[in-house]
Amino acid sequence: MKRAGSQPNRPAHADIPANRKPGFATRAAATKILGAVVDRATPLDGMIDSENGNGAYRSLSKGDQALCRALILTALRHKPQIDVAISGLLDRPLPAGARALSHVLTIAAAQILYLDVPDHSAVDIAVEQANADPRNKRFAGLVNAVLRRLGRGKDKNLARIADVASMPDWFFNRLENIYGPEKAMAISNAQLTPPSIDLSVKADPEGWAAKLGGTFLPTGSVRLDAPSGAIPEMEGFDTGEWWVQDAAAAIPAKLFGDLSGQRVIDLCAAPGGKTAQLICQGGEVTALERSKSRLKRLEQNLMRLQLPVQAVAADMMEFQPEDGLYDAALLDAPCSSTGTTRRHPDVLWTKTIDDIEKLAEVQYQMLRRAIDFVRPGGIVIFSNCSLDPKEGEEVVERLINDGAPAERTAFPAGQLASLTHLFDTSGALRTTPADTFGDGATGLDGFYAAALKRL
Ligand SMILES: C[S@@+](CC[C@H](N)C(=O)[O-])C[C@H]1O[C@@H](n2cnc3c(N)ncnc32)[C@H](O)[C@@H]1O
Repeated sequence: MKRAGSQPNRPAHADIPANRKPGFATRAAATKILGAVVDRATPLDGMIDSENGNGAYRSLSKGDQALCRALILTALRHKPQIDVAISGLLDRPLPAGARALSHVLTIAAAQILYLDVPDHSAVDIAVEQANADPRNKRFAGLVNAVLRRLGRGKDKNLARIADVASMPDWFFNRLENIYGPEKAMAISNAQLTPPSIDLSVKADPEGWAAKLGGTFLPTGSVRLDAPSGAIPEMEGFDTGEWWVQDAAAAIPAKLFGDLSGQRVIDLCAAPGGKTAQLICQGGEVTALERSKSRLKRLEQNLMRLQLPVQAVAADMMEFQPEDGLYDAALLDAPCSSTGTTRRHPDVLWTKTIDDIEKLAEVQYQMLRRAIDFVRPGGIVIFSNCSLDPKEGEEVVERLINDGAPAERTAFPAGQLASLTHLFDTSGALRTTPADTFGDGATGLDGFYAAALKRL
C-alpha cells in the first residue's frame, strides 16, 4: 500500500527510525553526501539527482531536498573556515578516523554560522546524529559543547575565520603561485557567493532584460538576480527565446563574431549552449558529441530554441568530415571545471593536480586534432572553464612550440569593448570569479579562450 505523500521514486528510508526529530533525515543525508564528496571524491551532481541520486537524498520531500542541497553546498563552500572554527574550540584534535563525526560537526556549523536555521535546532539534531551512530555516541557531549560555544561566540568566531581561504590547500597554493596571494584570496572569496542566473538571448537582450526584470550585462548576457519563478515557467522559455548560460561561458563563441555563410564545427558540443550561439551568429553548424545521452539533451535544447543543427554522435578524435574542411571550429574541451566552483564547490574536493595534468594532455591532443578540421586561414577557438594555465595557456604554448600548423591570432570579433582587461598579452581571454567587468559588475565563472589560425 502507498503511504500518503509518498512519491514513486522516493524509497522509504530504512536507516532512520520514525521517532527522530523533524529535520533529522535531511541532516543525515547531507552528512552522508558531504562525506562521500570529501572522503571518496564522489561528484555531487550525481548524488543529488532526484531520480537517480543517493537513496538518503531521494527519500526526502522536494522541500527537504532543497534544504539538503543548501546544507551541502554551504558546508563545501566554507569547509576550511569551518574546520578552523571548530578546531579552535576543541581541547584536542578529533581522532584521525572520526570522519563521520567531523562531517556531523561541519553540517551543523554551516547552519549555525551561515544559514538561517535556529542554533538550538542545528545543535540538537547534531547531538542526535552522534547518539545514533555507535562510532560517535561517546562524542555526543563534545558535539553539544562545541556547537553551543560556536553559536554563543558566533560573531567572534566569524571574524576569526574571515581571512581563512575557503579552498583545499593544494588548490589555494596553486592559485597563489599562478595569480599571486591577493588575487588568489579574491577568487577564494568570490566563490563563496552563489552565482546569479545568466541568460543568452537569441535577439534583443536589452528588451528581454527589461521584460524579465534582469540586467543587461556588458558581455551581452542578461542577468537575473532574483528570478520571479521556476525557469521553465518564465516568459520566452517555451517559445525558445533564450537559454541559461553563465556570462563567462557565453564569451568564447561570441569572439567568432559574425559567422554568416560559414561552415562551423562545434567539436565538444553538449549540452549545446555554445552551439546555439554559433547558430545565432549565422553559422551553418555541425555539433559533435561523444556521449549519446548528452547529445540527446543538446537536440532537445536546440529543438526548444528552434535552431537548426546537424547533430552527430561521434568522438572528435575519430570523426572524418565528409563534406570537406570547415571555416571555423570551436573546441570547448572537457576540463577540471575549477572556474565553476561558485556553483560546483565539490570540484575542489573531488579533483587533484593529477586530474589537471591528465586533462591537460587530453586537451592538447584534442587541440592538435581540432586544427585538422579547418581549412588554411580558418579559425579554431579553444576554450574551457579551468582556472589553471596548465589547461589553457600552456596547452596553446605547447601546440605552437611543437610546430603544429597554426598560429595565435586576434579574435575575429575584436575584443568586446568593455572587456579588454580580461585579455592577456597573447590576445587570449582569461576570466576568474574575482574579475570585474563593464561598469564594475562582478560574478563570472573562470574561463580561458584562445584563437588559432590554421596555416
Ligand atoms: C565542457 S563540455 C562542452 C559544453 C558545451 N560546449 C556547451 O557550451 O554547452 C565538454 C563536452 O565534450 C564531450 N566530449 C569529451 N570528449 C569528447 C570527444 N573526444 N569527442 C566528442 N565529444 C567529447 C563531453 O561529453 C562533454 O559533453
